[in-house]
Amino acid sequence: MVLQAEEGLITPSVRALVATAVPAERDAVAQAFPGAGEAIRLPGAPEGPDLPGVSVVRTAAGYDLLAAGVGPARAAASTATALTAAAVGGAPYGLVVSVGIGGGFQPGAPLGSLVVADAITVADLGAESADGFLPVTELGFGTVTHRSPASLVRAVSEAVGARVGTILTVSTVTGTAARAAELRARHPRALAEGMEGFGVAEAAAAHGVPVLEIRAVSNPVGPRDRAAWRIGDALAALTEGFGKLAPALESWNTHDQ
Ligand SMILES: O=C(O)c1cccc(C(=O)CC[C@H]2O[C@@H](n3cnc4c(=O)[nH]cnc43)[C@H](O)[C@@H]2O)c1
Repeated sequence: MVLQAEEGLITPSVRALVATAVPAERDAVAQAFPGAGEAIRLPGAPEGPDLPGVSVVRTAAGYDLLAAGVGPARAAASTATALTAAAVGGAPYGLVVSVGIGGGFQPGAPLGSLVVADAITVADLGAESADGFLPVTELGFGTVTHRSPASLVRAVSEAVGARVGTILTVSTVTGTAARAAELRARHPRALAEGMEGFGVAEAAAAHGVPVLEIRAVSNPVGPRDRAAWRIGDALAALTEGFGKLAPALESWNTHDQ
């Protein structure tokens, strides 16, 4: 089965794939749109209820919502599968949006606030050395940062009232003040961290599709403190933000990039 554009839907000017990590985040985004979404299974997906990346939920507004899984590798695999299915089906996506809750660097990104990335940077892909961390680019490989179209970042951040900065992707959630300080020193523009953005961006780049990352801050980046999590507030911020974001996406002109 391939992903095809459906008749009878309101088609946004940009056909967007919205990739969250978990179903709770996907459902928070879906609540911004009227009506129930239609679940469409991706080709080759293994059997099983609610496995990450097996299906997209197509909203009545025409956005495809994918619970892609936790972590950069699973998120990249799921996003690439959805992008390929859509391209083979003759209705390729024009934009990928990585969305989820995340840690916020304080005081720049308070709990419950939204952050839009102008740079999506992987923080821990590289090598250790006696002189400190070496990003993979200094080893002669790949990339560590994907950038989003400036016009899109501007339009979306203004529409939803989000702060703009670097969002880091990590494979290990920061849990100490020392690690938070190290990340802040290496990435002074970082406002938030999550675990999927860079993976989603790598998949989008492989398909030549622009990418955007949005995080709602559920916890501070720093010493581990489960009592400080505000997941409900962050999910509510995603719903509210997406309600305002859809018109900005629809008016975004790819020629402004
Ligand atoms: O057990 C912990 O200490 C802990 C702290 C924060 C988050 C977690 C998770 O397992 C959630 C991972 C999930 O949520 C995103 N997320 C949320 N907060 C953060 C964070 O501070 N740093 C990185 N990722 C975060 C992440 O994108 C995952 O999808 C556990």
